[in-house]
Amino acid sequence: MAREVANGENHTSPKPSPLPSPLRFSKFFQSNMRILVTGGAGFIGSHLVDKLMENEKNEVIVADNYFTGSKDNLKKWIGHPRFELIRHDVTEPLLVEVDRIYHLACPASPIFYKYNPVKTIKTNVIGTLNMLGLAKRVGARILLTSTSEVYGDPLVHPQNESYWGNVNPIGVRSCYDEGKRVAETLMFDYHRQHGIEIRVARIFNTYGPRMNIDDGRVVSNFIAQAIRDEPLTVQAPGTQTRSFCYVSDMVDGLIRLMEGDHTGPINIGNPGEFTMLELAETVKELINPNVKISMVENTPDDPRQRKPDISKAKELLGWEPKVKLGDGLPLMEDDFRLRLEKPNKP
Ligand SMILES: NC(=O)c1ccc[n+]([C@@H]2O[C@H](COP(=O)([O-])OP(=O)(O)OC[C@H]3O[C@@H](n4cnc5c(N)ncnc54)[C@H](O)[C@@H]3O)[C@@H](O)[C@H]2O)c1
Ligand SMILES: O=c1ccn([C@@H]2O[C@H](COP(=O)(O)OP(=O)(O)O[C@H]3OC[C@@H](O)[C@H](O)[C@H]3O)[C@@H](O)[C@H]2O)c(=O)[nH]1
Repeated sequence: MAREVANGENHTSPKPSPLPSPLRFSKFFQSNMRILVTGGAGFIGSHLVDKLMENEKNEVIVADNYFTGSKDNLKKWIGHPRFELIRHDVTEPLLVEVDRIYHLACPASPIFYKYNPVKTIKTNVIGTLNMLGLAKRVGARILLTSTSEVYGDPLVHPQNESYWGNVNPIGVRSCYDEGKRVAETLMFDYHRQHGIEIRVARIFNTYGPRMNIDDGRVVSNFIAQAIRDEPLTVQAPGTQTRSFCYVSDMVDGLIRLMEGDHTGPINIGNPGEFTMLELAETVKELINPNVKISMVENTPDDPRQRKPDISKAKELLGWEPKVKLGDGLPLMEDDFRLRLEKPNKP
């Protein structure tokens, strides 16, 4: 018989959820919460691990193939008794006993996800299937980090979760945005068909310390360029917009979603919207007033506008971002200066 999920969202699941480990029901509950973070050696994943490790009742397992992530991002936890790091590609099955799965594994920067598009699709589809299979076997709750890219080049602005998007199915970005759309479909099919407890976050552009210096995304590019005194490369026309969320706000939103009662999808992002020219001017003003801004060619299918409607996150998770762009950029500058060994402003 169909049953409504607790949050009253319009999804029905025909089966009861698979049972979690008997330890969760033991009278003298002593076991820690075991949490798997796929992609935990990456930018958002490593900040999430830091936050989860602050709680002494959590044991964290990271599975990562190090395509865009690095052990360096986790070095403070390596050797910690509540932490384990596994070199693992999520396109292969993984057998671990866990209670929660944060499924982040997937290259996120356009230059990296376009580098091997077939692998990107496999990561999104087979990787998500494998993690759902694991969730089913061990009765874990699973959260997918989906993306604002599921809205494609949006015709509705700002984007709310009921918008179905405007996505090119055969373009150079499709491996990522269509891949994430299939991953969302799989999450809801496993929920309806097998009763898996799911959470789907639609993440909007996120920035902060630990982004790869050569990541290729706009904020990391502009900050590295400003520090190196190289022209800021605004891709034409420069009037396209994005909304930038600081990573600590993002991690807070993801944990609230995981531990709350709502499946989502829920937008998590900062609604402050900037054109890429405005972002370049802001970076110039804050980091290097002498740096030049140059207009360069863009790539196909670049979304022209993006801004999250976060009413659902506010109402259902009690979440909204706290860090403004003008406060977040200098925190990222400090980290980039250290790694680029350029400690002083010009
Ligand atoms: N940062 C953003 O602005 C943003 C926006 C929307 C969605 N997201 C999503 O959040 C997640 C994390 O993004 P990020 O910015 O930290 O990116 P990132 O590239 O820094 O991290 C991704 C991590 O996944 C790992 N990985 C990639 N393919 C893998 C595979 N097949 N098996 C195992 N590990 C694999 C990488 O090595 C890396 O450590 C991704 O799922 C991304 O799609 C990020
Ligand atoms: O040097 C640059 C890089 C990028 N850009 C522009 O900046 C905007 C943002 O580009 P990014 O590469 O940072 O990221 P995008 O918004 O295109 O994609 C991101 O969206 C959300 C996530 O899922 C992913 O992290 C990524 O796909 C684009 O309009 C791009 O044309 C520049 O103007 N200059």
